[in-house]
Amino acid sequence: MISEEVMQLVDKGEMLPLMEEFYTIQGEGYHKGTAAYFIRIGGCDVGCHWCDVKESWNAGTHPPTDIESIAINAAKYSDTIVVTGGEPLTWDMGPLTNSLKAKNLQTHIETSGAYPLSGDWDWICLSPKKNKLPVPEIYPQADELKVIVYNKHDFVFAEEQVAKVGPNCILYLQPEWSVRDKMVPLIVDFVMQNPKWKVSLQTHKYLNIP
Ligand SMILES: C[S@@+](CC[C@H](N)C(=O)[O-])C[C@H]1O[C@@H](n2cnc3c(N)ncnc32)[C@H](O)[C@@H]1O
Ligand SMILES: Nc1nc2[nH]cc(C(=O)O)c2c(=O)[nH]1
Ligand code: SF4
Ligand SMILES: [Mg+2]
Repeated sequence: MISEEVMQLVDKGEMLPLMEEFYTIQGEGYHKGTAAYFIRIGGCDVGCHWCDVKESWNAGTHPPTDIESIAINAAKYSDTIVVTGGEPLTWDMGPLTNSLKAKNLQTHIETSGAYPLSGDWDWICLSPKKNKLPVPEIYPQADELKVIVYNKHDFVFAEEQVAKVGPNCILYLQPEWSVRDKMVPLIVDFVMQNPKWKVSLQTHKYLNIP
């Protein structure tokens, strides 16, 4: 049983349901290849059928954890912290990012944008999902747009999404892992025809690292 007091701290973002944390190499998108410490926060109701971390969805299975201790620990490993999930914007990210910034750490987020933006971010990776679209005000804040390609319609979806981001946003198409052999050739053709897009691969899965 989680006490009323802990629930209130989670509501305020002073405690967060921590699923796991690990020091690794950012595998995806603009910062791929860069060492970073990952903080994976539980809780997501977006429901992507191909999600590669479904164990994250139920916040109740991940212990509410004090954000200051998360930040103190993260600072031991890296200057660059990637907050992911689950859907981190389920929660108020203000206290966690304030604590990370107070330690001079770079704050990056991986988000579907399904909930309003909270927190102070140096890099926002927006990965929109058809079943729960991003809130409109998040699009101009995105530093990179990373659309997952599971089928051909996702190219249409990707072009719809690009109309909403800012002019400097970097555009990525990333194959859904289970269909990568089928979709990679289509992504390669699409990017050559539409060179404003770039290819992103989940390079950590090829490297067999977390
Ligand atoms: C697990 S999600 C967590 C953050 C947030 N909920 C989101 O979806 O952006 C982290 C990143 O992995 C991507 N992703 C999840 N499952 C994937 C899969 N099976 N293949 C390729 N990318 C995937 C997501 O689109 C997102 O960019
Ligand atoms: N190495 C590595 N890079 C990643 N980039 C985004 C990830 C995520 O799950 O959010 C991820 C991840 O889980 N591992
Ligand atoms: S939004 Fe992210 S964490 Fe949630 S189901 Fe989709 S990929 Fe998984
Ligand atoms: Mg991942």
